[in-house]
Parts: sequence; C-alpha cells; structure tokens
Amino acid sequence: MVVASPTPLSSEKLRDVNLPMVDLSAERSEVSKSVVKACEEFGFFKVINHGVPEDVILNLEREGLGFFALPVTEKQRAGPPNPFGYGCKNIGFNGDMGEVEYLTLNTHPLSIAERSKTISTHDPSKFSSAAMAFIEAVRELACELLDLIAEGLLVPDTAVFSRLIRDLDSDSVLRLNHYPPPQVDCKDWDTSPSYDRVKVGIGAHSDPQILTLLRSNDVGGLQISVEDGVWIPVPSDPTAFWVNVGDMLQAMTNGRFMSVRHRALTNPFKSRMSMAYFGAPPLQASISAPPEIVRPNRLSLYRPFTWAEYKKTTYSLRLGDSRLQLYSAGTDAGVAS
Ligand SMILES: C=C1C[C@]23C[C@@]1(O)CC[C@H]2[C@@]12CC[C@H](O)[C@@](C)(C(=O)O1)[C@H]2[C@@H]3C(=O)O
Ligand SMILES: O=C(O)CCC(=O)C(=O)O
Ligand SMILES: [Fe+2]
Repeated sequence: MVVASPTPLSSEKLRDVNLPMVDLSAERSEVSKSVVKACEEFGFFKVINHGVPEDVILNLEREGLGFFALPVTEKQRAGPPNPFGYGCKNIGFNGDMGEVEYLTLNTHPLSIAERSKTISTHDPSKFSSAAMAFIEAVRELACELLDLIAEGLLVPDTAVFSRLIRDLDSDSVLRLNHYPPPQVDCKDWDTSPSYDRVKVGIGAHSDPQILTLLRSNDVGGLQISVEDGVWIPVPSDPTAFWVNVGDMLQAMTNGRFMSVRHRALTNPFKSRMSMAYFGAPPLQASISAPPEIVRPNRLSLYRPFTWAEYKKTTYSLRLGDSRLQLYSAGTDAGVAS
C-alpha cells in the first residue's frame, strides 16, 4: 500500500512493507537461506534471538544517554569529529547537516580508552568498558551473519567476509546517534501540526562498510528505500538488531546484494537514540568478490580496490552521493584527489 507522505518531505511516498526477519535460533541452513534472500531483496533485515546480552545493550544505552544529557560545553570536549568524536548537526566534512548529535568511535580498544577520557572525565573506564562489551558482542553477531551469508552463497571459505572484521586492524566503527525532538516555539504548539515537527536527522545514504548492525530505543525514525522516492518506515524494536548491507558487501558479492539507502527522521515528541556498529575491513584489505560468486559466465562488476581508497573517496563526497559506481570495472575512478 502506498500512502501520501505525512512528513514534510512532501513529494515522497511512504509504503508499509513487512520487512524480513531472521530468527537466529532456527535451523542453520534455513537461517542462511533467509539471510541471503533478505540481502538480495532489501539489503536489510531484522535479527531476533541474536545473542547480544540485554545488559550489554542497556549499559551502553545508559552511558550514551548520560553523555548526551551533559551540557554542550562538556560534550564538546569529545569533539569536533575528525571523523571520530562528538558532533552536532554537521555530518562529515562537505556541508551535510541534520537534526542529530552523535559520537563516532573507532572500535580499537586503545582508541576507545583514549576517547573515553574526553567523553567522561569523572569515570572514563565506565564508558570504555560498556562500549567494548557492546563492540565485542555485536562483532560476534556480525561475524555469525557474515559466515551465514558465505554459507548461503556456497562460498567454500565461509570465513571469507567475517575474517575482515575479526582482524585486529579492522577499521570498524561504533556510533551513537541522538535525535532530540525538534524544539517548537511555545506560541506555535497549538498551530503547528506534528508532521511539521518531523525533521531529517541523518539524510539518505548507504553505509560504506561491510555490514551495519543497529539497535535503537523504542522510538521509530529509521526508514529504508528500495525504490526511488518511496520510503519504508522501520518499526522500532529495542530487543532486536536491524542489519544493513554496506557498500563493501555489495562489491564483495559482485552486486548480488544491494547496499541499502536509508535515513533517520526525528520523532516530534520523543528523543531517539540509536547505537550502530559498522563492520569494516582493515585499511589495506583488498576488496573483491570471491571467484565462486563471480560465476564463470559473469564478469566482475567492480575493479579491485582497497578499503583505504574507498574510505578516502567516501569522505571526499556528500552523505547521499553514490560512491560504488566510481569503482565499476573498466573505470579508474574513485580517484578523488
Ligand atoms: C558525509 C559523510 C558522513 C559519513 C562520511 C561521509 O563523507 C559519507 C558517509 C557518511 C557515513 C554514513 C555511515 C556512518 O554513519 C559513517 C560514520 C560512515 O562511515 O559513513 C558516516 C560518515 C561520518 O559521519 O563521519
Ligand atoms: O539512527 C538510525 O536509525 C540510522 C543511523 C545511520 O544510518 C548511521 O549512523 O549511519
Ligand atoms: Fe547509515
């Protein structure tokens, strides 16, 4: 069903779709088939019975909410985002803006420990241990999903994808996003319809890494798009993780999976916080599809490249720009400088 958009983004349509759900407690070969199907059809799915302990999630949520509740001047000690650290409204380096404040962290334990000193001056170890426990548990989940994907794609080396994010030099990222409800002038409370108070938190984009695992509190706002101009709202479920195919997994499956475009809107009344783990390869890792995926009768869609090259291109572009097409076979683009 397509309905007129009740958001301020008026030329767009909203569509209610049952998004794929994967139950990790089901039989393994069934799970791997359903993960592959979801990645092919949507590049997006929900995981339940994921095995990440609830207390690990709630501890980081509490630390995150505590940080975002601090006075601005204290939060700014953890910024500006270079690209790691605290940021507010400015996203990236090329003029993108949104109604969001965030903490972006490299997941390496030393980096978390250093950054935590600027996030919590009175007890940095509390923040760093909550962040590390979350990172370790969610990385395990991401590895499990990547192994299931390799199995479902009949790739004999089933660790071919997960090895990249298990690597100690993996360039993975943890990000906490906080979307406060937009401030409405008291005099406008009675007259401004609530949909006027829905703002774009993070605009349309795909995630550049391999796989993103995202958990949010019980407030909706995430939307995905599999068709231009049509947005599918993602219902909130704080007990689940939502999983996105990133650009690197699109490249490593030779375009069989699509990295999904998505965005986050603010809620008119309630504050939303999401916690996302972006599983990425080491900087020097070479990105190409395993030969079993590039079947003999299909050509490679992308030329081989390193994650470092791709990341440099990503940061030279705007949030919503398509980047992977610059790496199509037969082009020597991605040469952003
Ligand atoms: C505008 C930008 C912000 C971003 C880097 C970029 O140049 C384009 C991709 C953006 C993104 C989207 C997913 C993640 O939130 C993120 C941390 C990432 O790796 O790529 C952000 C980048 C960012 O905010 O630093
Ligand atoms: O907060 C969300 O639901 C989406 C966040 C997101 O897309 C991102 O941080 O890349
Ligand atoms: Fe994203």
